Amino acid sequence: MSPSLSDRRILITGGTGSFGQTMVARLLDAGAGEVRVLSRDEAKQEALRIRLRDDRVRFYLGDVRDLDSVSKATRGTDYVFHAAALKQVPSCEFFPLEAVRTNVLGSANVVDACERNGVSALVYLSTDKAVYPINAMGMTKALMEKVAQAHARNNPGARTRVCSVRYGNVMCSRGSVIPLFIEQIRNGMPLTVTEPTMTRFLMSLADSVELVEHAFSHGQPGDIFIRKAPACTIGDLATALCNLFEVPAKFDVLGLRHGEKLSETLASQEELARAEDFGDFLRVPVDSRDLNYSLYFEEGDTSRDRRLDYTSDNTTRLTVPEVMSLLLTLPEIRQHLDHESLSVGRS
Ligand SMILES: O=c1ccn([C@@H]2O[C@H](COP(=O)(O)OP(=O)(O)O[C@H]3O[C@H](CO)[C@@H](O)[C@H](O)[C@H]3O)[C@@H](O)[C@H]2O)c(=O)[nH]1
Repeated sequence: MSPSLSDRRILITGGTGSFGQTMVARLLDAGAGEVRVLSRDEAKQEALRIRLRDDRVRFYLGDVRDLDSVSKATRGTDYVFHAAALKQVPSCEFFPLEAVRTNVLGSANVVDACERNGVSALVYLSTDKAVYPINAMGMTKALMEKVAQAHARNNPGARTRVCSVRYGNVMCSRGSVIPLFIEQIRNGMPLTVTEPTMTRFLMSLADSVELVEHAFSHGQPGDIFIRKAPACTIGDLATALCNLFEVPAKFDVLGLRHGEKLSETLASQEELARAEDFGDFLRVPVDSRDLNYSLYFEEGDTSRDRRLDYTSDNTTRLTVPEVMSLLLTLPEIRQHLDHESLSVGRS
């Protein structure tokens, strides 16, 4: 990962989450001088402290909603990765203002604290749900991306270079559907499938970290980096897991949850028209025209592009055997399967 990390101080907000923990380990391996974790839950911090046992890791209790706590954690750092967020679609539907406080105002606090403290690079973690958002989680993440872009556009001499990354569902992340389905399989229950034809992008935790590293190394102020990914239907995902665990595929079809879409969009056609293609990644630069309306009138955007949005319906669609192969590449799935075969061996 460049720029160089040796002897650098890096802060990860939400550092005890699935992404955060992976990133902490990567940064330590890459020779970071100090890795700070800012999060709200002292028990999760203690568990991570015990697991890592590395005195380069420092823990800050606090909340991104509180500028003072972000400011203290940010002081003296070189780089910040902002992963703290309210991420569950259904709960944000019931408490949208909580999502505004954490995902929008909290993210604004993070960029303010970085700018005040002279942090040189900041990466915001966003989601496909921020494109054409229909739920509070996606809407607040879309606004978070706008906060990053506005910071870049309004502050040409900014001390902090801020960019965002956007990706789809991370397989096996905490609280997501794959661990839930595995739990149901273990308990001999039918899988609670919301809608079998619904599609989602599939990404590994390692892919998400790689995208963040790419943004960190190559991002210009206000850029959004998007990870391309294959997708599958939730029915095929559930079938693939049942096949791997060698149980019959039995589903309880529940119907869509609050705020859910049948498919997700990673990049809109307007963004694709401006995007630069890096193979596995897309870079969408900020629209840097200024707020001078007379100029807009004379210099509006006349480019036309009729390409389609990039969605979980029109990306590469994985079949059940392909989903099984992909799942088998994940350490979490292999651990579960090893554990399963050990228990069968014992019984
Ligand atoms: O009991 C369940 C729960 C979920 N699903 C479906 O499984 C898919 C994935 O659900 P889940 O793992 O809960 O993820 P999402 O609601 O898609 O949201 C996740 O993926 C986003 C990226 O799209 C992240 O931004 C969010 O933080 C993360 O929670 C969806 O189609 C759900 O309808 C089921 O079929 N049965």
